[in-house]
Amino acid sequence: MPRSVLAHREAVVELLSGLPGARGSERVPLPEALGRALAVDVHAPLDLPPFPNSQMDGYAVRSADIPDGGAELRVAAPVPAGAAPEPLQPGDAAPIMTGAMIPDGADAVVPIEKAQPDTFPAPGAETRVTLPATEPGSFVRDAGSDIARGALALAAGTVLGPAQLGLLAALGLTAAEVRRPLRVLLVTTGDEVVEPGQELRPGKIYDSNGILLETAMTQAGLAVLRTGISDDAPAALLRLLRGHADSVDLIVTTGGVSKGAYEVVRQAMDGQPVEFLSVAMQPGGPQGIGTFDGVPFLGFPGNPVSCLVSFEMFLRPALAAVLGAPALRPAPLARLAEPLASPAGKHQVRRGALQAGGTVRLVGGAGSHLMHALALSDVLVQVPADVTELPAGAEVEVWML
Ligand SMILES: Nc1nc2c(c(=O)[nH]1)N[C@H]1C(S)=C(S)[C@@H](COP(=O)(O)OP(=O)(O)OC[C@H]3O[C@@H](n4cnc5c(N)ncnc54)[C@H](O)[C@@H]3O)O[C@H]1N2
Ligand code: MOO
Repeated sequence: MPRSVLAHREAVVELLSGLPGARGSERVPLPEALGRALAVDVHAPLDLPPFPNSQMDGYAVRSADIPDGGAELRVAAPVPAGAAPEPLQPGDAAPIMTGAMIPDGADAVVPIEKAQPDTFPAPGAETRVTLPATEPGSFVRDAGSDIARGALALAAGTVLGPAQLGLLAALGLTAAEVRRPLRVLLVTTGDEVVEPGQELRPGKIYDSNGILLETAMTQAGLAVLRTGISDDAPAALLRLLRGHADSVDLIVTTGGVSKGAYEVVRQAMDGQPVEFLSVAMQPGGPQGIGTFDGVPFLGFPGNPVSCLVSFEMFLRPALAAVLGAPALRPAPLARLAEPLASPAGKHQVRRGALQAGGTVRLVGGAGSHLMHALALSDVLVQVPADVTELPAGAEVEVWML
C-alpha cells in the first residue's frame, strides 16, 4: 500500500526535526543576505521617513494662511530635496520638491499644478503665488509614518528578499545577522549520467538533476555541497557519502531507488536505517528516507521532474515547517484551461502555466522526463489522489514556483 503524500511529508518533517535548528548565525553584507533568514529581530534604529517631507513638487504653506477662497502668498526661498530649510514665515509659501524636508511652521503642501502660476518662479525672483485652501497635513509624509524608531521592522526568521533588504538599507543598515544555512550533500547517480560539457557517448545523458536541485536548494536557503556524479557501483557511492557525511546536516541523492537491477542508492544504503517505499504520487513515486551513518537521508527518484517534484512536495515544505524558512509556495486556486485525467489513487502533479484571468494551461504531459515542459512552466498543478478526471474550468490548486 503506497504512502500518501501527506504521510510522507510528515515523515520528512519528522526526519528533519532532529536537525540542529539553530546552527548559529553570521553577519553578512546586505547583497549576500538575499534569500537568507534573519537570525534576530531587527528594530528600526530611526524613524522612516526620518523627517516630515513633501509628497509632491509644490508649495509648503501654513494651511491657516489660506482661507476657503484661496490666497495670494509671498514666494519664499525654495526648498530642494536634501536641504535643511529655514522656518516658514507667516504669509509665505516655499517652493518645495518631492522628498524635501517640510520647513518648521509649514503644515501642508499644495501641488504645483494647483498654483497660479503653475510653474515655479526663477530662484531669487520676488514674486507672489495664488494658492487654494488646503487641509493641514495634505501631501506631508510625517516622520515615522512608515515605521517609527524602535518598532519591530523585521522578525527573526524572515526570509530576506529585495523588499526586506530595501527596508534594511532605508534604515541605514549595511549588514544583516542571518542564520547559518543547513548544509546538504547532493549526489546525482547513474552510469548513464555525464557532466554537461563533456562528450555525450551513445546511451549517455547529461546531468540535469544536479543543477536543478542544487539551485532549488540554494533558493530555499540551503548550502549545497556537490561531489560530482556517482556511477552505479555501490562502493563508489559509499566512498563519496562517507567522505562527506560528517560535514553535512542532510544527504540527498537522485536516482537508483526504484526496481531496476542496478539500484545503486538502494544497495549503498544496505544495513542503514533507510526505507525505500512508494508514495501515492506521480511523478515522484519511488522514495528513500532514513539516515546514513546517522545523517538524515532522502533518496529522490532519478527522473528530472520527479526529483524536482519530490523537493517541492516534501523537502521544501518540511524545511518551512522545521526551520520556518523558506516560505511555503503560494497556492492559489486556478481554473483549468483544458480537461485532465489522473491515475486513480495517486496524487498527480502536473506542470502548468498561469494565464491572465486566473486560468492554468497544462504544459506537456504527465511524463517525468519532460524537462523542456518543466522549463516552460511556472506552477505545479495539484490533482488530489481521489480525482481521476477534471473538466475544463474545474478549480485546481496551483503551487507557484
Ligand atoms: N519496474 C518498475 N520500473 C520503474 C518504476 C517501478 O515502479 N517499477 N518506477 C518508475 C518511476 S515512477 C521512476 S520515477 C523511476 C525512478 O527510478 P530511479 O530513481 O531508480 O532512477 P534511475 O533509474 O536512476 O533514473 C530514472 C530516469 O531518470 C534519468 N536520470 C537519472 N539521473 C538523472 C540525472 N542526474 N539527470 C537527468 N536524468 C537522470 C535516468 O536516465 C532515467 O531515465 O523508475 C521508474 N521505473
Ligand atoms: O514517479 Mo516517477 O517519478 O513518475 O516518474
